[in-house]
Amino acid sequence: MEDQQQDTLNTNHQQEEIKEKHDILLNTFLISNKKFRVLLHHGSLVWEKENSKNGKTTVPLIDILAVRLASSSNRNKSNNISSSRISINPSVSSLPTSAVPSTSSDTFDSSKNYLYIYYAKRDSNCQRDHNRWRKHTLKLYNTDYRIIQTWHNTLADWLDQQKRPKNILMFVNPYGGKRQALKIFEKYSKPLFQLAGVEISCLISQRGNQIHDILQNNPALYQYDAICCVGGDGTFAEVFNGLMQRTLRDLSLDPQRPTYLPKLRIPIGVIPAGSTDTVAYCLHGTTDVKTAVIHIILGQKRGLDLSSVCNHIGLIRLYASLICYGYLGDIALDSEQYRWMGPHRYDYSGFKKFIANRGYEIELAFPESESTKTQVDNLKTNSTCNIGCDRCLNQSEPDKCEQSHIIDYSILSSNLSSAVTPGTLESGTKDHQNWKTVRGKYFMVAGANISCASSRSPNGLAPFCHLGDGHIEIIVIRHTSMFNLLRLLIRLNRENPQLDMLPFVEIYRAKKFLVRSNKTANNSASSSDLTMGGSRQPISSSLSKGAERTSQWNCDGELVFDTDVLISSHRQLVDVFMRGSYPPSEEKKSSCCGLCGV
Ligand SMILES: Nc1ncnc2c1ncn2[C@@H]1O[C@H](COP(=O)(O)OP(=O)(O)OP(=O)(O)O)[C@@H](O)[C@H]1O
Repeated sequence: MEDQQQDTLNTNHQQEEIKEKHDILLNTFLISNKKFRVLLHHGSLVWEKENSKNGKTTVPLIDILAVRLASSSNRNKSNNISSSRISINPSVSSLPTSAVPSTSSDTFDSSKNYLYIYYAKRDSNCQRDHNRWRKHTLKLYNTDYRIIQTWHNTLADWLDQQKRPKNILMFVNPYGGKRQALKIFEKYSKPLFQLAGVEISCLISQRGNQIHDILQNNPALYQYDAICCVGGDGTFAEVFNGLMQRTLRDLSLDPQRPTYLPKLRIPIGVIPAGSTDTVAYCLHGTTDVKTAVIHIILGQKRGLDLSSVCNHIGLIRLYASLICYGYLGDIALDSEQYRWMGPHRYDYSGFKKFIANRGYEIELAFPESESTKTQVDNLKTNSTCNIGCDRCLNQSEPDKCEQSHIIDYSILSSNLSSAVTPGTLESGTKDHQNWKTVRGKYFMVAGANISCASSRSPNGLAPFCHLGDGHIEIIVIRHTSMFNLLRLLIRLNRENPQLDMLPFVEIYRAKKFLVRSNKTANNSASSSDLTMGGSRQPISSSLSKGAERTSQWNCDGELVFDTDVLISSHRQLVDVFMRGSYPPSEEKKSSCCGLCGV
């Protein structure tokens, strides 16, 4: 939070400096053989046709990706596109090391005095995807080379002063999604990073959990400005879980049973290449690859909540999108054997597990004060989490942010069922709050850390869940008639599921909640095997017959068999590169044909 505040202050300060120093840089240039007045003013670049009041274009300097001189590619370091380094660790994988040729729009006319300004702009008029960002090029010509150089130096100096990531450790998961991650990196990500002069050290994972292991042992980790991954939600989860283990160790905190979770020191970027890409969609409002890359290059960050899953022994793992027990947990286990089907494996397993679901006996408890249904109703009026979200950016409560990083294991030893009067949990816990208990036979219980929106379900399972407000939305679906469950299934497959409209669905908000399955004792998997410090359980290696008798937690695509767990949200535990999604505009002015998604 402090870093974010500092970043904002720095950006404001730098924009002020630009205002003072260059208030005003104004010259006439030729753009496509027409005379334009170009102005650098108040942190923005503005150009308009001479003798015309129409057609003025404004680009904030914070959206400039790169600036290059055409006439002397050796005069300035930022001219040299091929200086970008793509270094490969041969012990892990190999990538073609040749520099990627620049795209046609990057081609210089080196005989003339041209200045190329590359900037990012959102395609707000694109009906198909209004959150999509694209690179654009402004090519300025002036006969006086000194003018070109002054503009170049001013913009290049400004870019140099920005706190943007210049040295990134990139993990590529070639296994997830449609197995296109390498192609996505080569074709769409690398050229943009090279254009912006970002150095990338790229590692291709060769097995599950390798990224987690590398992050724990890499001695040069802190030399990087950012860690990025090309993959799905599971790959992102490996990155932040690995980073957390590393941070705990570096701070001499107990990695098995930490009493608090420190904020991760290195920001993370997510380039979508998985099956669902929920996290990328929630950050940017799209799973468009170039948009994700552009936001990494522009370097704007926001704090993202992470939720911890703990048992009585310690911390099992952290998750960023969703944890669920019952129906979606069953699908996670079953669908892994059909990975060859791609995303359709979820439909197939979903149908199987829907028919087989007989309900699971579960008890849930959460602090009453912060978990009323009314709060969820109120939250709806506060709307969804978009760009500049007040709820997440609320800077007035930094202490609460820190407080939420504490894990109170003593809550786990409180007896949920026997020594407790129905409806409340004994006030033996350290936070001295009244806890509400819910128990019964459930089709599914889920804890959403974010809205879980995706291109398939643009509003998500928990549309009013925020990225950085330190709350989890608990979705409780009672086991009911087949007819009702069919209604649920239809809604789950809708663009806007609106689960709260169903009478057998309850939604609560809380900072933490406690879960116990009555059949925990029957479960064949030992909880002590599953702590973060010990072996974690990727789905593929944990198919177990015994697990059919109960369900299991699907935690960001990883299985957790322990059902006696405490789940807590930790506010803005990690910074991620993002600006947030834009709500759909009321009026669609454009004539976009919807086919422009390239
Ligand atoms: N080379 C590899 N071989 C096998 N598994 C890998 C490899 N690299 C990473 N993994 C594992 O692949 C799993 C799936 O990756 P990921 O979650 O990114 O894709 P996905 O499941 O298709 O996408 P999503 O989670 O968005 O639905 C992760 O749990 C990760 O640990």
